[in-house]
Amino acid sequence: MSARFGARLAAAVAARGPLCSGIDPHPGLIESWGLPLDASGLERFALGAAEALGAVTAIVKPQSAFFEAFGPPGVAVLNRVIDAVHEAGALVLLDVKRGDIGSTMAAYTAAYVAEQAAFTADAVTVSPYLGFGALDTAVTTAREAGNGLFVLARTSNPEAHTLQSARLADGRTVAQSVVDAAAEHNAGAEPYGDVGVVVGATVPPGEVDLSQLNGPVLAPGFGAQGATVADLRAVFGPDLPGLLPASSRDLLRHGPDAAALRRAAEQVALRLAGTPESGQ
Ligand SMILES: O=c1ccn([C@@H]2O[C@H](COP(=O)(O)O)[C@@H](O)[C@H]2O)c(=O)[nH]1
Repeated sequence: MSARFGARLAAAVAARGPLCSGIDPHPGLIESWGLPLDASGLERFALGAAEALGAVTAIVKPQSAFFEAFGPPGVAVLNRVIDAVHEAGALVLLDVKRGDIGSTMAAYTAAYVAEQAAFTADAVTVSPYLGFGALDTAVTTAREAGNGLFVLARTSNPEAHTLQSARLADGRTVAQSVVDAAAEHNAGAEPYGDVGVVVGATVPPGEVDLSQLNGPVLAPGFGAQGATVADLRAVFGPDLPGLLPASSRDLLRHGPDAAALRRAAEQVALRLAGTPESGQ
């Protein structure tokens, strides 16, 4: 078994800062990099992003949907991207948002987070909306293999509010119940556990209490979806351990030049660190 995901993530963030850089090969971005809209263009785009962003950020998040859109050749590219990010020195969070009944989750577990998983990411996103308990096999197996999970709690999209902010009989929101279930799996882990949650940087401040999570928090919505560094502070406080602000399009638009991509990520990292000259 490798070292626990939570420990590996904490070490990577200590070395490179908390930014999670996304690889979302939108067709418009591939074309804006002057590349053809086929599997070869996808590969040059995604490997270019993997090598540049993987060299400067702690964790890189490829969005599986944009690779799947190219069919089996696209999925083959995704596998090469995962390897390229690792070679560049970063962890990989594969954004696949899997979630199903327990017996089917066992197959997703074998595919994504087990010891000999077909995909060699360090962590994946999963959906708890078939019941958090349906994820139990994935949680246990990921931990045993040194991998992690990020469970959707309160997502960044405006449509999420009705479902995820609905109140349960005990008064908690649905999203809060997801965070609390994740927290149970992280109890006692140091520096934090292996079960992260996804909470958008766009959500209203105060809606989700993360103080007992003891796990990483992926915060998409930062950048292209409108959330700023000030929003991150308002939603998550100034020093939430394990916070990973995530940005994809807002970084990728700086390509294809590798130095420009790296510089864009480094400038975001400075803004996140609150460096005065960064003009946040
Ligand atoms: O709540 C969520 C969960 C996941 N995402 C994903 O993150 C990126 C965001 O991309 P940007 O270009 O930075 O907007 C994308 O892959 C989403 O599928 C999210 O946005 N919100």
